[in-house]
Amino acid sequence: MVLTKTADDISSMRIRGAGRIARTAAGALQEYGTSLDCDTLAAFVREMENAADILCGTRPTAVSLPNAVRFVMQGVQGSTTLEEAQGALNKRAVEFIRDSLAAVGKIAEIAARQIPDDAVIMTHCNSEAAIACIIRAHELGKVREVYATEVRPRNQGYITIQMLSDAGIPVNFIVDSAARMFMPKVDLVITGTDAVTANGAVVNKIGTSQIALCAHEARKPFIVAAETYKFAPRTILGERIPIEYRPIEEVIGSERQLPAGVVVKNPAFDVTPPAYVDLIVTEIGAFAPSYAPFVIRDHLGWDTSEFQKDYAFTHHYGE
Ligand SMILES: O=P(O)(O)OC[C@H]1O[C@H](OP(=O)(O)O)[C@H](O)[C@@H]1O
Repeated sequence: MVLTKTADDISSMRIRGAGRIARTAAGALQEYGTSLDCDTLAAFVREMENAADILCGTRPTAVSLPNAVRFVMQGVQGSTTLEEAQGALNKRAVEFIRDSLAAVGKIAEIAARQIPDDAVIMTHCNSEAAIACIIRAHELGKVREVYATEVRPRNQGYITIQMLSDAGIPVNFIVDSAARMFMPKVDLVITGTDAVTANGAVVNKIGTSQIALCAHEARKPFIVAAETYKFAPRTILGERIPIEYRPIEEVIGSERQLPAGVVVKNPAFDVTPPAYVDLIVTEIGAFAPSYAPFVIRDHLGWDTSEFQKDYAFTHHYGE
């Protein structure tokens, strides 16, 4: 069944990257809804809510996932007939996917303006938004070279260097622990994000906060490329973004042995405090992290009454 397969692809990281996960979830909801043979609106909504729960349960950290699901499901839940719900599902899924792709292009355009001539850029993990910014700056003739980290344990750095190399950008590939050593050679750091909290903290691939700390120490700008659906509304209430811990086999591999009793920890993400973030570039503009609550209220449209609703654990789809 397509839904179970998509859920499995996301949790196993065959489909990964916060934006891609969000678009895939929107597309999967649409496909699943089209395949349903329900006689009543209530049955359709129930099936769709169940599907939404399955998708939202795949990976806990990237808020793009529940934000995308919420956007699509609002059309389903707000309909008064079955036909209206089916139409709204299709319309909203298509709209989300289209706007998500367009947002990456806009972010790249805005961020490229922030990048100085002859820039040496460091990036971490594999973010389509961050890479789009670097490639756009390269098209404008502004990029000298990039330092791309390996990104243990899943090694997404290899995907990044392939994408940058394919675009004709000179790349230095370094292990994660070499970031501080090379920071003096770098003009700025740019990464993506899985979630931006209401106070402007950036949740991104494990190791990001160390790189931001090094950038801060070396007085190098730390820029985050973030579509607005990466902002986490419910953090305004003080809710925390859960950090995903992944299987320990990702870290130790099968060829390594550890003494009995050793605890292996494999957090996939960390939190960079707003004090270490210079600029967040979104499709609606570039701003300081302190502007995050206004994005949530004014752009994502979460007003105070929405926050006060008594949400059940499931079916709220918004962080
Ligand atoms: O949405 P885009 O910019 O592509 O990626 C944003 C972030 O999503 C990724 O998470 P993972 O590799 O799925 O764990 C990385 O942490 C990356 O920085």
